[in-house]
Amino acid sequence: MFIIILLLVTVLTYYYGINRILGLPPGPPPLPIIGNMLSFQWDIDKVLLEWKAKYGRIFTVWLPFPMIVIGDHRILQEHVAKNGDVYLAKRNPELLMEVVSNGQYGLVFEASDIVKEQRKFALKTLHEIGFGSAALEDTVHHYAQEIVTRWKKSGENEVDVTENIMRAVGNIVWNITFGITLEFENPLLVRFRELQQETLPLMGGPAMMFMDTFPLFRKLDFLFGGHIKKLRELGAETNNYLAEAMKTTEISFNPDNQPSCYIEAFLTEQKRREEAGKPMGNFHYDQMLQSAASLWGAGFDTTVALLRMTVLELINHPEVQRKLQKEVDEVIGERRIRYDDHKQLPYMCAFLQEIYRVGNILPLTFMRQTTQDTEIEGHRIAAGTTILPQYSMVHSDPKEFERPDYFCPERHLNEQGQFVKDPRIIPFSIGKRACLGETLGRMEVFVMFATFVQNCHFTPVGKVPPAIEFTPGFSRAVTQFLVKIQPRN
Ligand code: HEM
Repeated sequence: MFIIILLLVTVLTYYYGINRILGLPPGPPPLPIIGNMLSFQWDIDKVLLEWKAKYGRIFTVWLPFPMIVIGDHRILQEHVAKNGDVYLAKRNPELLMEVVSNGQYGLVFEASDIVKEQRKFALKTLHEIGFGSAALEDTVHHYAQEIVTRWKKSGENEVDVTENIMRAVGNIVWNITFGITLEFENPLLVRFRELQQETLPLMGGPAMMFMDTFPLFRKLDFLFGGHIKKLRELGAETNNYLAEAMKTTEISFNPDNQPSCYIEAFLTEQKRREEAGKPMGNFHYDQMLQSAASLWGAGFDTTVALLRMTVLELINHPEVQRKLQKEVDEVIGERRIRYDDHKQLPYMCAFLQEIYRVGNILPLTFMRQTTQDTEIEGHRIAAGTTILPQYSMVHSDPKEFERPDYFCPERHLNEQGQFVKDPRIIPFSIGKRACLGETLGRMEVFVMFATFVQNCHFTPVGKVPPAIEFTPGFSRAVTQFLVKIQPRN
C-alpha cells in the first residue's frame, strides 16, 4: 500500500510540479518517461498555439527531456538574435544523422564544435561563388524563362506546376554545389526529388524521435514501421548520387582557377592545407559530401514548396492575381524582370511576404541547445537546455495577425499602398543559425514568381480552386494540385 501511495505521489508531483521544482517555465503536464511526446506530431502548430495561449510566451514541453519553446517575436529577437552564441548549437537528431549521413556532418546538423568554422567557410564560399551577383540572377531568370516557355505551350492541358519548377530550382542548386549544369529534362533531378519526398516524412514524427531518445528501441525498428531501415536505404542512394557528382567536379577541378562552386571551394581549401602541411581538420571527404547534401536538402524543396504555393494562392484569389498582373504590366511591361524591381512592385512584395507568413516551410524549427547558462524572462536556463525557437507561432498567432489563416497581401500595405516590411515575419530564421541561402532564396522566389505573373495566367481546373492543404513531414508543402495556364503575351 505504502509503495502504491509513494508511486502515486511521485507521478502526481511529476505531472503537476516538475517544471516548478526545476524552475522551468510552466507548460503542459508531462507523463513520466514519455513526457509530452504523444502530443508532439510534426503538424503541431495548433497544439503549440493552444499551449502558448494557456502557458504564456515561453513554455516547457517534455520530449521527454525538457524543451523551452519560444513563440514570441520580442523574446526571439532579444535572445536568439541578439544573444546568438548562446543559441548556436543544435540538439542534433543523432540517430537520424548516423543513418542518413554517416555522422554529424554537413551544414545543418553538424557537430557543435565545427559549426562556427563550417558556417564561416560556407558564408564566404557562397558569396564568392555568386550569391547576390548579377550572374546568378541571370541564371535564375534563364530558368524562370524555361519554365514559362514550357507552360505557355500547355494549351488546354491540366498542369502540375511542380515538375518544371522543380527542374529549374534543382538545376540552380546543383550548379552552385557541383558547378554542373544538367539538361532540363535530366531524370536525375526527378529521382532526387522523389528521394527527398520519401525521406522527409520518415525523418519527422514521433517514431524517429522515440528511437532517437531511447536507443534500446532501435532494434525494434520493424515494430515502428521500419523507418530506420528505409532511411538507411534512401540515404545510401542519395549519397551515391552526390558522390558521383562530386567525382565529376573533382575530375575537371583546376586549383589554379577561382572556385566556381561549393565543391571546388572545398577542394581548394583541402589543397591549400595540404600544401601548407596543415592537417585537413574538418575539411574531409564526409564533411564535403554532407555539405553538398545540406545545400541540396535545404535549398531545393524549400524554394520549390514556396513557388508552388504562390501559384496555388493565385488560383484561389483571382482578384489578387489581377492586381499583380496590373502592377507588373504597368511597371515592367514586357522587359526582363530584375530583382531590383521589387522596390517598384509593392503589391508583389506584399504578396510574397504573405506567402512567407503562411508558408511556414519548417513546421518545427530545428531545436537548439544552449551553450552556456542564461536567463529568459526571469527563468534561469542551464547550459545544454533544449530550446525551440518557433517562428511559425508568431506567424499564425491571432494576437499578432488578424485572421491568421486568411491569405491577405493587403495586410502588408500602408494607407498609401506602400509595402511595409514586417519584422515579425521570419521565414529564414534569425541569429547565428539563420538560413545560409536567404540571399539566393529571396532572389529566386521573387524573380521566378514575377516572371510567372508577367507571362502566364493561372486558373483552376474545375470551378472551385483546390483546398490549401499541407503534407506532414520534416518540411511542409501544399499537397498536389493541377492548374490551367494561358499565355499572357
Ligand atoms: C526560399 C527558400 C528558403 C527558405 C524559406 C529557407 C528557410 C530556412 C530556415 C527556416 C532554416 C532554419 C534555420 C534555423 O535552424 O533556425 C534554414 C536553414 C538553412 N538553409 Fe534555408 N531556406 C531557403 C532556401 C535555402 C537555399 C536556397 C539554401 C542554399 C542553397 C539554403 C541553405 C540552408 C542551410 C545550409 C541551412 C542550415 C543553416 C544552419 O543550420 O546553420 N536555404 N533555411
